[in-house]
Amino acid sequence: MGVVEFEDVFVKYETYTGGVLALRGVTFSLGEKEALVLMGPSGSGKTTILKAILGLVHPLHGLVRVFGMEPKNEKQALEVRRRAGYLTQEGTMIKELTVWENILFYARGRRKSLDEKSVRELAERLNIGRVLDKHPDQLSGGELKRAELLMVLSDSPELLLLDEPTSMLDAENAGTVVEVLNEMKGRIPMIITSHDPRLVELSDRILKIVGGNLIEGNGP
Ligand SMILES: Nc1ncnc2c1ncn2[C@@H]1O[C@H](COP(=O)(O)OP(=O)(O)OP(=O)(O)O)[C@@H](O)[C@H]1O
Repeated sequence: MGVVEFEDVFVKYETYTGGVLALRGVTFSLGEKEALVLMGPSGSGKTTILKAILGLVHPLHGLVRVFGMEPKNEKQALEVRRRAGYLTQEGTMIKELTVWENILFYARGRRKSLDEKSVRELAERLNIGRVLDKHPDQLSGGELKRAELLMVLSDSPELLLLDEPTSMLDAENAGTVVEVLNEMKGRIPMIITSHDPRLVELSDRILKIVGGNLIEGNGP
């Protein structure tokens, strides 16, 4: 059984003009130690797959299973969200708190503990040690991206869902992010949406999605 399993999943967003079918029969599974890169044009359904894993959107048809649970059940979705780390494109930090306070708040809210020393070491490695006491809106786009990633990695997630982890980053900082993820590969299953060739190279498998259809590489 995979950590994540999709069976013939359809997801529809309701809109004033009738709705958008964002996933059209998506089937795949993610193995326990697997790193998967999800590629596809803008609007093809990549983020929707991550949201369906977390129970933030629910299938119109088909089955999503994560850690053996079904995120269409709200209680199970909360447990999936607690155990998975999700890096969003837009960021989730609270602007009234510093980056460090956000990291503590995030772990506490998820009833997780964190090893302060190793989080600070990872911050240095990601080249954001000096911004931990700043507020998120005082950071550059690239610093904020790395701070969000640090937060997501800080409380030992059992599954990583990373939406464009190297976008907004210069080559050097993107290189460090790839290095850090490469070290986690094989220990934490991960799904990364990206077209970054270095992340593609890191991955065990690539899934391509076009217009809500997986067109290559489905199945374990
Ligand atoms: N909340 C929403 N309401 C209505 N339509 C939505 C909503 N969220 C996404 N969509 C539509 O669903 C489709 C899939 O969107 P999704 O965000 O999954 O694409 P994506 O592949 O992640 O795109 P990008 O690479 O630009 O982030 C798109 O047509 C998008 O416009």
